[in-house]
Amino acid sequence: MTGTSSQIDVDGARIYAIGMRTRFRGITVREGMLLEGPAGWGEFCPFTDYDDTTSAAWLATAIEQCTLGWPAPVRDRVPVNCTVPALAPERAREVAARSGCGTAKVKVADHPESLNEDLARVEAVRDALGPDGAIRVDANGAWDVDTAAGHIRLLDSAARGLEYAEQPCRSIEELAAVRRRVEVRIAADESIRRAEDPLRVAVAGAADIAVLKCAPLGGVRRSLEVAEAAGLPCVVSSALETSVGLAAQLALAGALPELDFACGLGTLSLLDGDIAAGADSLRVVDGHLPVPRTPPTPDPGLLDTHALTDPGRAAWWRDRLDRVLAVHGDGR
Ligand SMILES: O=C(O)CCC(=O)c1ccccc1C(=O)O
Ligand SMILES: [Mg+2]
Repeated sequence: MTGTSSQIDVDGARIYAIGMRTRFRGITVREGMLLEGPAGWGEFCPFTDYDDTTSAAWLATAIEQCTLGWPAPVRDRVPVNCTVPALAPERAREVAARSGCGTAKVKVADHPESLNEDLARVEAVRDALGPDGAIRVDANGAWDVDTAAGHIRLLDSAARGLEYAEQPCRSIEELAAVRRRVEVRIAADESIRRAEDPLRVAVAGAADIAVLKCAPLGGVRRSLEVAEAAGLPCVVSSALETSVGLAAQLALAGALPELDFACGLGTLSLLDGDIAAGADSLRVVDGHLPVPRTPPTPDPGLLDTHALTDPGRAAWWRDRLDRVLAVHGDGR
């Protein structure tokens, strides 16, 4: 059951462009579309370099949200990590200290010579969180096996204990090899993008933890199936959505039968604005985010404030939506 695209208001879709406070994943402006259906609004925001087939899963997530809504949650709030981009130590310390979160995810391996900066960054974050905080690092697949084994050990000492290392290398085989060589737990993120992937990860012994993002997996229901297939503790992590799309990720985090780790969903603070207002805006309070029961409604004023105005970019997004709807194809 995925809902059908014939129920969404394609002509009424709104396009936004919101600046990033710090460059993240090479992105300085986040763009996406908001779609309305009978159950509310959904967000379609695949990164601009993604092809139409990859983007179809993101569309399925938006369609699920605005036509069906989500399965009932088993918890009403979710602990989240603060996300520390590849910043200088002083700024990293500030981000962690101000977040109110007991867990921080620190981006590392931003460039090939980053080791000393990475070590200084995790030290600064430990300083901010104190001894009871949890620190995880994310290398986004940047290292080979030897580099990963060496750097993870050094980062583990500098952090005075890492909770886990996320996607140290690109392939599942490399993750498995690193996992055999270090004591630190390994989390798979980019290795889990399609429904077939989690089983491969588990079978290969490649990870201790599965990072799930409902947008690339095709929705909350689909992600819950993936979690079951993985048979690993799961962490839900954002794709830098506004509160409309974050709500789906929180619905997933809220519905997972077990949740042993903080989720990477405190990312609204990386954006220079939101599309939802008031209680609908998913800002972190006391290190937690609420699990919404229904999709947030965009604020009309904020839709105008953040409207993507460049006619060429707007046409590109409308065209993209048409193409991806055709790929998604459910009898529309
Ligand atoms: O998990 C988090 O703390 C924030 C989300 C995040 O890091 C992320 C956001 C967009 C694209 C990729 C990633 C990633 O986990 O690598
Ligand atoms: Mg990651």
